[in-house]
Amino acid sequence: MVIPCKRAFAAAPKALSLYRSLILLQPPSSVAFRSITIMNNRQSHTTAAATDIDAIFKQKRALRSRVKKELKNMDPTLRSYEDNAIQNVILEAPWFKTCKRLCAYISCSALREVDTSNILSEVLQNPATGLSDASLSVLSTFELPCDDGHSLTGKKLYVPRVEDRNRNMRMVNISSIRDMIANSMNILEPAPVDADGNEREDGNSVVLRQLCRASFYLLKSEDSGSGAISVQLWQGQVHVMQANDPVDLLLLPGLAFDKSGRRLGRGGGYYDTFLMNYQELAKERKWKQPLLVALSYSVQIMDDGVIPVTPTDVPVDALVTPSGLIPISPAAMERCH
Ligand SMILES: Nc1nc2c(c(=O)[nH]1)N(C=O)[C@@H](CNc1ccc(C(=O)N[C@@H](CCC(=O)O)C(=O)O)cc1)CN2
Ligand SMILES: Nc1ncnc2c1ncn2[C@@H]1O[C@H](COP(=O)(O)OP(=O)(O)OP(=O)(O)O)[C@@H](O)[C@H]1O
Repeated sequence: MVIPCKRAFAAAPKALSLYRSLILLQPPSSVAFRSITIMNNRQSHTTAAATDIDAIFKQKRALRSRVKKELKNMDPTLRSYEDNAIQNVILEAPWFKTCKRLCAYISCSALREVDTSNILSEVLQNPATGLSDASLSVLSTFELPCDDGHSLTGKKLYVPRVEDRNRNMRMVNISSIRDMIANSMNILEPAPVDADGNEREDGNSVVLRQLCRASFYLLKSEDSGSGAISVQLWQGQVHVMQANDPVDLLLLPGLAFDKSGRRLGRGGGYYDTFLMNYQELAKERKWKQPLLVALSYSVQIMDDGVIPVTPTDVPVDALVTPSGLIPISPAAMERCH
């Protein structure tokens, strides 16, 4: 087991709030003439911070290229061995067996991502009943788990769908692989209508409005019937996901990871934005936060300090590698022993 690096977890929220305040705290238009010196100081700090951030993004791009090359050169036999080993670790894990709702990516071989097909097949072959948590808790009095630890009620599976090029990604519930079509990036994702021809989207939403600081709006909408939950940032409406109940587990892709929970994605910001929105929603609804588990080939695990981080990067709770699980956060230590 790896000793957790508390620094990545302790530092991230602080850095995030500093970054947010840089974006959100704009001087009011009625600012007095006297305060111009202070404003200039603030502007020079902002410029310095922007330069630092640019340098970090450059480092991220360099690391992405390096890892992509290594993945391209990976021996196919080793890749296949690692794909199976990683998926078997997950399929055998108690935190996977007991989870009721999970988000997982549909692996793309052209992107040389860790394969998730065995996991997806397993979940889709053993679907959830569609009953709510409340009904399940009544039924659970009569329900016995199978010998292998699987719940008889199965799992609900959510997979990502990119909504636009502006970091908006939604997790959509699927019950069949027939529900998928290839998107413009050649990644399979849920079609706008399901296999039975039914629209996935829900219509009328009640809007709960929350004003966060000057000129920044976070709007949440929900439809209690369908469970559609959405978050609107600025002008664009973003559906986070359709769920009345919390997700317990997220299986994450990425290009590079380290044992303190750092994760380097493909540079779209889709996962970090989704995770931030979902975590905020879970906090508001007093839901338990889901376990964030990244799947990593051996060559994708970096030494500490190699992965550059920016304030919006969300750390993962655990890594699954071909040699097993590496729990990182206190939540992972608690759930994954
Ligand atoms: N399987 C899978 N599904 C996913 C993601 C993912 O990483 N993997 N995403 C995670 O966000 C979202 C889609 N985002 C993506 C972002 C970039 C690329 C991509 O092909 N990037 C190229 C570089 C493109 C460029 O630099 O212009 C690459 O990585 O080689 C693919 C998906 C949602 N679905
Ligand atoms: N929560 C967020 N709010 C605003 N901007 C964000 C957020 N998360 C990421 N971004 C922006 O998205 C862009 C890509 O970020 P970054 O390079 O960290 O993505 P990544 O981690 O590689 O991708 P992903 O999260 O999709 O795996 C950056 O411009 C970053 O500032």
